[in-house]
Amino acid sequence: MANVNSRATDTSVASTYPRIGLFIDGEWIYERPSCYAVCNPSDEAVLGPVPSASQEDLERALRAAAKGFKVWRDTPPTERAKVLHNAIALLRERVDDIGRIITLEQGKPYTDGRTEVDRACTFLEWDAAQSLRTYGSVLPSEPHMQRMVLRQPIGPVAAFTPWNVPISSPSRKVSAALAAGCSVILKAAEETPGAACAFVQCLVDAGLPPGVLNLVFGEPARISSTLIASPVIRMVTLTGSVHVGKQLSQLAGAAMKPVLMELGGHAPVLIGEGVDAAKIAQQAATSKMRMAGQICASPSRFIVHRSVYEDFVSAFAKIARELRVGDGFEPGVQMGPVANARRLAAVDALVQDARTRGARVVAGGHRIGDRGYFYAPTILADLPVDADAMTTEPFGPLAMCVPVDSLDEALALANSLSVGLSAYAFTNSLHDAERISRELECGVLSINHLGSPGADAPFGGVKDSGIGREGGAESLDAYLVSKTVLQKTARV
Ligand SMILES: NC(=O)C1=CN([C@@H]2O[C@H](COP(=O)(O)OP(=O)(O)OC[C@H]3O[C@@H](n4cnc5c(N)ncnc54)[C@H](O)[C@@H]3O)[C@@H](O)[C@H]2O)C=CC1
Ligand SMILES: O=Cc1ccc(S(=O)(=O)O)cc1
Repeated sequence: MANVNSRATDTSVASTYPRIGLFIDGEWIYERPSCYAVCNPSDEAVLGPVPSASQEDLERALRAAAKGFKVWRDTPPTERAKVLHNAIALLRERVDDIGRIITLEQGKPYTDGRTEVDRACTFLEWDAAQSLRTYGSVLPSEPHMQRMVLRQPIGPVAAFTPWNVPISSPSRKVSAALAAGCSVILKAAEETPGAACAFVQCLVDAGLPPGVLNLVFGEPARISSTLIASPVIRMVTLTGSVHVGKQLSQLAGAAMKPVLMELGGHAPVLIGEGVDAAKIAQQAATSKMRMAGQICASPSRFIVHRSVYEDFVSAFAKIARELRVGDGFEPGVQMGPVANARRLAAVDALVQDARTRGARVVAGGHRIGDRGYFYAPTILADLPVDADAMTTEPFGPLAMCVPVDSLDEALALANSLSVGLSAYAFTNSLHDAERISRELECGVLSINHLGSPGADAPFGGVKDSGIGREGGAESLDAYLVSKTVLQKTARV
């Protein structure tokens, strides 16, 4: 059975937590009258205060970003790329410390925290290379006329990042913005500020000029409304919930600013007939419970052909029950806590709703212990399709299994929600794989595995899951604008 293991953590790893500051115009600011507390989700201990930005701080950050933009847009792309490469070297050098900060404030196993730092580096690496390829074009023209399209940085960016991936998401956005020549005001999650501070420090130590990257924390709604309304900000990007994504998109629309929104999902996993159900169950348990299910690409709705359904459900449940749950610093722990009491309550509410509607709870279904936000890896089977857990992104260690009799039925159920981010399918039929690729409404589809794209492929959603793409050949597109220049070359 899943259990919270003893708290015999390695104290040499889980040592002190850094001081959290705002970073504005090249200066760290630690003292502010209003502060938040950062908590360790594994034991609910307070790690330290987070200063909350005042209106004057936000105004200063805006002035700094405007000034920083002028400096950075005129910095040669090769110099910009060099700064990003320096930052990668520093992140790699500091991976032990940053991984420790991530586990302290977010709860994920220490190895996962370190892996996330590595992922952050891959975005910087990719975008540094892309910064050298922001090619414009020369259009065919008559004599004495030159027609060109220049690709220019859009301007200062307001970037909002979540607590579940506290360094890779800031890296995704900041690396692309900086590579394109933009300055940034980053509002990182108040729940996990330490990783964002460490990331900013690496870029500063790498040689980023003052004002180009600014970091703020505070009241999220006040910060977003102030920044988005300011004429300084020219583009808005968020990774977060659909609800907040719609709010920020409305603010941006009112101010005529483009958005890049990477929002929630509720990923379907279509499992066809004739597959090895036990083998897929093993992959499913590992992938589902990674980061305690708190990731937008997490496989959630297992839509399984009836012929392999019982084999799949029983294997999945058995593996889930055996997972080691506990403090992320404890060796061998496979799953940490959920992020906060809010998530614990939300996950439990989905389970209780499913229970009352007749679902089978084949693994978990309860909190573990009374200190720390641990929830048992939970597998629900035979839910009605309108159960809350089938329609609301669980963002927790919770998987739903339902049987179907045909691919038609599977596709209809998979496409029945307003979100469409990641999706997965297991099939030995080329015909079905082709149809699924064509008909499944999603931004990313993985067939016969549960992996997600890295820096070199576009990531993002359809429908309510977002607008635009991060990564891939188009990774800088959202941060660039085309300027058409029509130039007569005859003397005037
Ligand atoms: N796509 C993703 O990576 C994420 C998705 N979510 C989704 O959001 C749901 C709720 O998450 P919670 O943390 O409980 O709540 P939440 O949606 O209130 O907060 C999530 C984050 O958004 C920020 N935020 C909230 N309101 C904002 C505003 N008006 N302007 C700017 N930033 C704002 C907060 O600072 C926080 O870091 C989850 O169940 C999950 O479905 C949450 C985090 C990440
Ligand atoms: O949970 C959503 C999520 C997770 C990771 C990333 S990133 O690719 O590391 O930026 C984005 C969104």
